[in-house]
Amino acid sequence: MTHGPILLGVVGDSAAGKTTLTRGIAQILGEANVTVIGTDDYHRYDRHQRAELGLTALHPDCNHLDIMQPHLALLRSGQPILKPIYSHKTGTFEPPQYVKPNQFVVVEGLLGYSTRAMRDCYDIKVYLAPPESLRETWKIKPDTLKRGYSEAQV
Ligand SMILES: Nc1ncnc2c1ncn2[C@@H]1O[C@H](COP(=O)(O)OP(=O)(O)O)[C@@H](O)[C@H]1O
Ligand SMILES: O=C(COP(=O)(O)O)[C@H](O)[C@H](O)COP(=O)(O)O
Repeated sequence: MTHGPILLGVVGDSAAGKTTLTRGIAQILGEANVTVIGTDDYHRYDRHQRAELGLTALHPDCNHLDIMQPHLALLRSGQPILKPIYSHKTGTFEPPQYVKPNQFVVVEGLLGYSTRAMRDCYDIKVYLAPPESLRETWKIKPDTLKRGYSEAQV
């Protein structure tokens, strides 16, 4: 019997450890067998616009959930998507990328379980919720080293 791609969800707040866990999963399964989809790419507004609107990226309105949902369904059925790209380095969007699902697809991000239709796409769902004090500590390093924030801004 043939089976389409296996979809794994890794969802949780910023700095909950999603990227770290996803990298480990990809190493174990073999990088060539895994397609990683970061749902930060589905942000609706860039960093500057979010600041102007007074919204954080965790707000559902700040994300194209309506686009994310059919994309998950396409990947689940083995079909390619034209995925948006959000750059954490610049806080802006880049040209979209053609992405084909490998044997395993890991979907990691903030709001990957927002609707029933999205949740139904996954074979395995993980939700990461480390203690808040630990998450705050974990948030400082990537935001100051890779995203251009000062420690005070984080
Ligand atoms: N399981 C873990 N053990 C130790 N440190 C961790 C762990 N998970 C994450 N971290 C630390 O927290 C930081 C943020 O983790 P990351 O995986 O980038 O979170 P997310 O992708 O959810 O934003 C990492 O750079 C790392 O320093
Ligand atoms: O909440 C998150 C997700 O972080 P993570 O990827 O750690 O879960 C970020 O604040 C937004 O994606 C905006 O990114 P930026 O702050 O770079 O504009």
